[in-house]
Amino acid sequence: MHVVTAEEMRRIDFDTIQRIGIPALVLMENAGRAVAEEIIGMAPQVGRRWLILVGKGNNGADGLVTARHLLEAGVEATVVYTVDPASLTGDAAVQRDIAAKLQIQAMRYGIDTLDWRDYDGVVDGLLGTGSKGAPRHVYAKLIEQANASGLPIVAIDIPSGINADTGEINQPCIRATKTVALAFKKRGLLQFPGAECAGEVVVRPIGIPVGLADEHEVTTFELNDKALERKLAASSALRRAPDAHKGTAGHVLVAAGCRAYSGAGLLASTAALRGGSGLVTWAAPAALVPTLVGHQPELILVPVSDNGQGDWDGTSIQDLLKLITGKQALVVGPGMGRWNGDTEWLREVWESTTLPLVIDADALNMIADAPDFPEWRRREEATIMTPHPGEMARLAKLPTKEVQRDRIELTRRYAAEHGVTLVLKGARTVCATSHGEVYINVTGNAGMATGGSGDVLAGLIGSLLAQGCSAAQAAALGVYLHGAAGDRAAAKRPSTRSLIAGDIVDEL
Ligand SMILES: NC(=O)C1=CN([C@@H]2O[C@H](COP(=O)(O)OP(=O)(O)OC[C@H]3O[C@@H](n4cnc5c(N)ncnc54)[C@H](O)[C@@H]3O)[C@@H](O)[C@H]2O)[C@H](O)CC1
Ligand SMILES: [K+]
Repeated sequence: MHVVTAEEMRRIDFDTIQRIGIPALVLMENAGRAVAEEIIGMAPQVGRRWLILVGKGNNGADGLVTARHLLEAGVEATVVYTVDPASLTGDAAVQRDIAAKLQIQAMRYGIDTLDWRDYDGVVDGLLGTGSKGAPRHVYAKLIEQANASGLPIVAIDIPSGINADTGEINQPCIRATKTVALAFKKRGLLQFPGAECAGEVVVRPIGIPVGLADEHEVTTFELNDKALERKLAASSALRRAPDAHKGTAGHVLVAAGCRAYSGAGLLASTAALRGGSGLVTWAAPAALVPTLVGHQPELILVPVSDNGQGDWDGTSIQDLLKLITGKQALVVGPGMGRWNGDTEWLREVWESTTLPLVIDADALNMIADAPDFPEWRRREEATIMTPHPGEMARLAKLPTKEVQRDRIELTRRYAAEHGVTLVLKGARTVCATSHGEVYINVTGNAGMATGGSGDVLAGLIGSLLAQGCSAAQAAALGVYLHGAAGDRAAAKRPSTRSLIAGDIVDEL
């Protein structure tokens, strides 16, 4: 489940070839056979006439190996060279010579006539992890024609045109039906917009002894990024350590909601119940409480003295801090609104409690407005911040599109700098721990971009903290379960558009 950058992949390849001694041609043979096997599985539905687009590097060489294995399986394979085959070097030249000896049908793009109607499917062996910037001339034209052909495209390693590390798209970019990721998923396959060009992503081993070298691989290569898939979410790495239970089912305190946004508090608190906490106390401005009674009888509703308007403005912080006794986690922010002095108010909460803390929504904006946030006490206790891209832009003082450009590195940097666990929401939510581990979520759908969805996540994460999860476990598991619940809710509807946050709570 590790997710790697192009550079990490090159280091692993190099170590496998140079230190362990598995020749590159062996890895390449395994790569090409794996891609061929995926295509052979598709051939009955798609058809048996495949066009293999071959670039000048090892991605293209993989394509030549794929062609050979397809032909052995009785699938027609025709090679299209983007460059003069004579110019190929190294392992690509070796594969070229083998293909020539086997008289594999080959043509030169731009010189021979290529009629896409003669084929059922396309293999993208143009650009892999060696790609830099936008596909140039011949590659660009070939990518545009392949996309326009309407034929299913199987991309080798990554769709040509995406940035393997950030998921940025350099137009034109192959829109793949399926991407066969070699050995590990590349980061760009898990971050939009690259993720939407990848189609179905399958990881195929190519002979790199990952399993055997697990300890070695993590230590030597400092591989810190993992895809949050079912296997990982269910694994011991994210299951609560048995002794963490301490026999408590956990009691969460939620400080949330104001007259304008009382629903946010209800969603966050109810999600905390659904997340498995035994008890959930929702602290809300006093004037609001009478209107909230009975909505969710399982909740403990506690008024915090306010200005009589049902807002947090003028509430007594002592009232809130008194409630902390006997709780195992505190969620602050959903639907709280803003008021004069709110940043100082939050700093006092942040510094005076040692409870595991979830900071969401308006509480994040309070931090974004704090002139001296780096001077706040560096909390050793679990502290999880859950911004959406807009809130992250304010926190990091960057334009939102800059936040989205390289979500993984930005999240990792901010988390390490401030000693917090950071959850950057959005398609493929990124969780980074304060010591540099990153989890990229693969559950969830566009229907979850709906009011209150973030409140549900904050309550759920608080609930997991209260039940003994570490910050990393609570953030990663919370994000995974939140998205999985959203997927279950979406599956029950004709379209994701009608999804509302309460549906996610119901599916938890
Ligand atoms: N041992 C290994 O490393 C293995 C690698 N595998 C496959 O190899 C590719 C990576 O191959 P590499 O030769 O490094 O580069 P590419 O084939 O991805 O790049 C092609 C080539 O094209 C030129 N180029 C780069 N950017 C552009 C651009 N924007 N437009 C046009 N041309 C461009 C540049 O000269 C490159 O050299 C990896 O993805 C795997 O598919 C094996 O699978 C396993 C062993
Ligand atoms: K490719």
